[in-house]
Amino acid sequence: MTYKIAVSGASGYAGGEVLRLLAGHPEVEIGAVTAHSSAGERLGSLQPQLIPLADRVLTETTAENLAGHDVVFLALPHGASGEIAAQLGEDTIVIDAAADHRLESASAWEQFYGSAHQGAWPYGLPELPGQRARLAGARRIAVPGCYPTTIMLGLAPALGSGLVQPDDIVIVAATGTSGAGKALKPHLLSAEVIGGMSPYGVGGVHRHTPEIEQGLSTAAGVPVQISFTPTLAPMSRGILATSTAKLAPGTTEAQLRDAYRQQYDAEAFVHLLPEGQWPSTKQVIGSNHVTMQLAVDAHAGRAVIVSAADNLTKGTAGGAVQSMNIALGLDETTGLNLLGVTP
Ligand SMILES: NC(=O)C1=CN([C@@H]2O[C@H](COP(=O)(O)OP(=O)(O)OC[C@H]3O[C@@H](n4cnc5c(N)ncnc54)[C@H](OP(=O)(O)O)[C@@H]3O)[C@@H](O)[C@H]2O)C=CC1
Ligand SMILES: CC(=O)N[C@@H](CCC(=O)OP(=O)(O)O)C(=O)O
Repeated sequence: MTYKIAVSGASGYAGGEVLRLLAGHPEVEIGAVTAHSSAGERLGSLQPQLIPLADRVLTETTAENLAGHDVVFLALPHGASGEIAAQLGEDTIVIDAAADHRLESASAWEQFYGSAHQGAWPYGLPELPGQRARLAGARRIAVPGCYPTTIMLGLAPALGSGLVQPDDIVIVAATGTSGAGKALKPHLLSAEVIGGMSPYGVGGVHRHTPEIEQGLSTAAGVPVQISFTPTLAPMSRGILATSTAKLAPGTTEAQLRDAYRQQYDAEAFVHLLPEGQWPSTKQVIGSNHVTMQLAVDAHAGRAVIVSAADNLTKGTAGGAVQSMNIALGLDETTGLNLLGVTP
């Protein structure tokens, strides 16, 4: 069977990446490609890498244009995404890359997003304990944020096994600038970004904080509290997250490694690297893979976990396609058999 897919936000970074992956997916046919200010333009003029789709014309993002598809991917700013999602029928699977339906807590949503909570959908991170079963047959899927994907996968086994303490976790992560989307922003001009690194969202205010705590609390079975500091790196794609957590008394590195192997050995896309080998964004760029490595810092009594992912692939579009595959009952890896682009 071939599934008919619509992609809204097709002029943006996330929508473009969804289309790049779907162009190589054997079970789908691409239907409507929709946008906002660029409706009416050729897709190829905005996404020149999408060569086989270059002559498609972008249409307005309306419920009418998105009707009649088996699956609709939404890659729009949050708010706009929730609005159009509410108009789509249950006959269509909706996979939303925006944040609108990620958080279960209405108060956390209101605090970090400042608008009315729309409710939570099944969360598209199958490698987190319990999530894969919720995605099978799902009609609505909330795609995780790119930092949450990279960070939660890095910390979940340590927390789930009780080998680190849930209330002393510090995360510093660097991201490429595509994480901020295509719209012009002064702090992302090349003169500001090239040749330097800078923090942003400092002091526990980044909106991914409650999302990371939500997923990790489920993994740990107890409330998890984090301190998260994002930084901007002079690269277009990629996230490198360094997470450290206070070790539970007596924890050894061998025990930690066992916990990671147990959770990830059977996973196609999540990898604890061989000892001595460390993650780098270049290993994963353009792929749906997440790589990680850990060490015990005996001096500080902390576990140190470094994880890497491509914010646009596993961090958005690849994770979204993986979740679609699960929802449709396809092999989870279909269309995602891509390795990192390096050097
Ligand atoms: N970039 C990333 O790494 C990640 C992004 N996401 C999420 O994915 C979504 C898209 O992000 P990204 O692709 O980076 O953003 P971009 O700014 O690159 O693209 C935004 C897209 O949304 C369209 N759009 C803008 N405003 C509206 C509106 N009011 N109504 C309908 N469509 C609109 C734009 O159309 P046009 O250009 O025609 O105006 C464009 O196609 C966001 O919710 C983002 O948070 C999630 C994880 C990671
Ligand atoms: C560089 C940069 O600005 N990155 C974005 C990451 C966006 C993302 O993952 O997406 P959601 O907005 O869908 O949660 C940020 O920090 O907000």
